[in-house]
Amino acid sequence: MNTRFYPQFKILLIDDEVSFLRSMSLTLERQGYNNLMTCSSPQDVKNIVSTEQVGLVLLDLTMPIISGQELLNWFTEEHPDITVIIFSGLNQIDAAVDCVKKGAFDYIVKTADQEQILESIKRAINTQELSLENHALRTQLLSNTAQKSDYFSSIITVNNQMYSVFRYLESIGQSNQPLLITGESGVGKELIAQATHAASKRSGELVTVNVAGLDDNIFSDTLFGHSKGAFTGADKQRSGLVERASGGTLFLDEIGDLSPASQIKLLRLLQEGEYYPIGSDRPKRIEARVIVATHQDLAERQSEGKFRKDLFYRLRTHRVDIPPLRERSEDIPPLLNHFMRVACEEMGKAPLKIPKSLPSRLMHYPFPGNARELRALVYDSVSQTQGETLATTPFDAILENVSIQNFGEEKVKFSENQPLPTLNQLSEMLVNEAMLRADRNQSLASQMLGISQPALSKRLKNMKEANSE
Ligand SMILES: Nc1ncnc2c1ncn2[C@@H]1O[C@H](COP(=O)(O)OP(=O)(O)OP(=O)(O)O)[C@@H](O)[C@H]1O
Repeated sequence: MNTRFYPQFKILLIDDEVSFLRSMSLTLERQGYNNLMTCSSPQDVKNIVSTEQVGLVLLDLTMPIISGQELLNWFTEEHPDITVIIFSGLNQIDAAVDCVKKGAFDYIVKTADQEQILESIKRAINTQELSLENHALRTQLLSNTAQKSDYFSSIITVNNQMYSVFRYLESIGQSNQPLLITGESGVGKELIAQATHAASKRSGELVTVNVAGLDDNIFSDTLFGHSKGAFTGADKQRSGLVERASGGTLFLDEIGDLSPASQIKLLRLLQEGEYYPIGSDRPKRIEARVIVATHQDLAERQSEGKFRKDLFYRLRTHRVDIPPLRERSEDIPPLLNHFMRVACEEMGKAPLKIPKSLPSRLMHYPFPGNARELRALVYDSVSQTQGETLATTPFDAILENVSIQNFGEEKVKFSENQPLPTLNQLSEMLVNEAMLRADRNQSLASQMLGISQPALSKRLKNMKEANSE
């Protein structure tokens, strides 16, 4: 079995008291922190830091030869990117204030209760993770490489905004923080989740759960599992999908529809990193990265009181919004080609020719169902095609109404201070605009105008005659 180390960086425990190092290591390991290193000779610290990727230091204040104070000074000057928590046997306010002023993250008395100690360590790990991610993000964005890496090769796009999304996702790929993916239905959120899982380089599985419509009991049972006898019919213990995703990614789709009771459980899972299988009073630790997606506006759901504010804020740390296809219409031709090839392969046909005017015609269609709608249309037309060229019947059916639809949605406004154009003038303006958009292709322009091609040709002739008079 693969052992996954958590956190990604080393936690270095420094104390001359070996018994304290041992008991602290045990406590941390029990909490799931297994990327640990101990050091009982302060003179070795500099050597360790130069060879290991240390992110958090738990430092004893009173030690012989080199004091904790001295080491703290060295860390803040030489390694300000490493988070340091001071441990001390003495509860001295002055010393605590002094250490925090010098840059320590926290000052903890060794005899403090365990919960307080663990809480501080958890906060420090969180802060360190975010600062590492910010650093990676900055480097990635500044490198400004517009290509997409192999992780995103299944996502067809030529759009710059999508490339920025990939760069962002790659930089936070190995983060343990949750990721929120938003965007209209069919824009490719699930594909993005799959690519992000690949970019995380986690060896575990990507486990997908659609949480829409799951009542709270089913949600808990599906995710957390149950112990034997937890409820009628639970005749044996069953682990949940959180466990199955260990070392990998748990992808919760349609998170905007999660029931209020399940929202509380998800928040606890993300905040505490723990969950209880149904019927068990022994918490388990989540060892998966969580990705959630929704086509809903979570900010709006939150302001309507349908989505918990604390959960919303917890999920927002890392987020990407995938633009709808109509806002990146340059992606329509390559997607058309891609879906045609995949469909042909699946249906055992040789790749088909795409009619020349089809891509540009489709670029005028708003695609309310986004890439999923385009995919379905292409599959439909590939299955209808008899010859070598892709049949356009399924496309013609949706494109027929394009001009009428757009006209109905957008309000045409005229300035109040100017006289209205006459119907003849308006129709002339429309014809000119359609010919411009269609690159003077009459059959395309006639479709935009909702008239036949001979009717358009006649109008154009009349307009020419009228204008030459
Ligand atoms: N850029 C793309 N490249 C290739 N295929 C894509 C792309 N975008 C979407 N698809 C395909 O379109 C279909 C819908 O994508 P997906 O299921 O990822 O959308 P979604 O945003 O998760 O939708 P929903 O909100 O309804 O769950 C899938 O078959 C997917 O493979």
